[in-house]
Amino acid sequence: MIILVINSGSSSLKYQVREGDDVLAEGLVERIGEAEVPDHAAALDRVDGEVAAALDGRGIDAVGHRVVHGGERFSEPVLIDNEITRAIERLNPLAPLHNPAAVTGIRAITEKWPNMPQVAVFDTAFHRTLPEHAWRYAVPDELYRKFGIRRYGFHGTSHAYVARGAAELLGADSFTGVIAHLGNGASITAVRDGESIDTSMGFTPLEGLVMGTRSGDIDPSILLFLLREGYSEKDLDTLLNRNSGLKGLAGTNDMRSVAEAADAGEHRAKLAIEVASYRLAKYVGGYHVAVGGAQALVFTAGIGENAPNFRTAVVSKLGALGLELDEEKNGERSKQARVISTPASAFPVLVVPTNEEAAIAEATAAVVSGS
Ligand SMILES: Nc1ncnc2c1ncn2[C@@H]1O[C@H](COP(=O)(O)OP(=O)(O)O)[C@@H](O)[C@H]1O
Ligand SMILES: CC(=O)OP(=O)(O)O
Ligand SMILES: [Mg+2]
Repeated sequence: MIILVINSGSSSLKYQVREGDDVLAEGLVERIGEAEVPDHAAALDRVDGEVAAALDGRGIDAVGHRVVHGGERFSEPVLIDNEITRAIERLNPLAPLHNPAAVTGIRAITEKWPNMPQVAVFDTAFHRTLPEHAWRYAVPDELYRKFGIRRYGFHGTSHAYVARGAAELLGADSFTGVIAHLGNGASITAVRDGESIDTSMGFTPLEGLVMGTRSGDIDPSILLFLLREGYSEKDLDTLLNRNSGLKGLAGTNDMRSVAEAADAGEHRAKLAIEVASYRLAKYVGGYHVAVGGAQALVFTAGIGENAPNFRTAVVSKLGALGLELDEEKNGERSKQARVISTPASAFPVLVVPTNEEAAIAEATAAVVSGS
């Protein structure tokens, strides 16, 4: 079965055409919204051309979409129809950087290929196992009943895929431990016996760790204070979702540039790494407790897989847990799942590359073939 996987971001569209484990084509359309690529429909026209060239006459059998927010309704991948698309659209306000783009992608495919089976794979689905004490905020119950205000959690497709990879690497039946997905967005998940039991992103993908452009945890009173100072709702959204995190502290959201600037001795870049790694280390300690003792700490995604200095900054703050990196293994460039701690480490530290596209393609094929 040939599957087109679409990962629609706020200003980019990543795609892969897969047949099982084979990647037949892949690409990235960036800067959607600017003159050359005015919208997601234009981006898909580009993808269509590239895909047709790669497939050489063969057709796509199904399309799998990454959908970031599935609310409380979606606990597994679903075949998309108009009603499902509208349900996803109703969740747009809860993932303003992500869901609207997915909806546009779904509609653009429907227009282009009306009979194409399309499947939505939700970031939130893996976290549907969170116990109520983990997903509740300490606010009046009415807010949950009226608005669905609760912790949902994101990056679930990645956390689930990496949990399986970690169990495999450890030779365990299922994984119990802590997974740090550190990309542009970043989140950490406590996994017990293969199930998510806590996670750092909440009602929206803004809570938790320091991210590329997002603040993660802050005192909510800061918002009230800024509102009183004359900031609009839109100003606050832009401030916290687009201009904070590494970008707010160091001036750029790209960890490669932050790391270079830190190496060159720039204070604000060093500070950004300290703030981000300190926050992450505290979460690791908390989630080690949540899972009742981790089997392993796992790093994944762009930063987790490729930034050894950031991993060192995190693990060096976890001496109290008895963690110790093998700096030679940590520094190796590899695309393989591997152990990067010393034998003396209280539990292993792993790097397990994520692959959201492979997981989405697999889920899409399963839904379409009805298995
Ligand atoms: N070699 C590297 N060293 C340090 N950081 C890296 C490296 N490669 C990628 N990154 C960082 O990974 C992040 C992007 O991660 P990625 O998982 O691709 O994000 P997303 O899928 O959310 O766009 C960026 O901050 C980027 O700088
Ligand atoms: C949910 C989320 O933050 O996704 P991304 O990391 O792709 O922005
Ligand atoms: Mg990502």
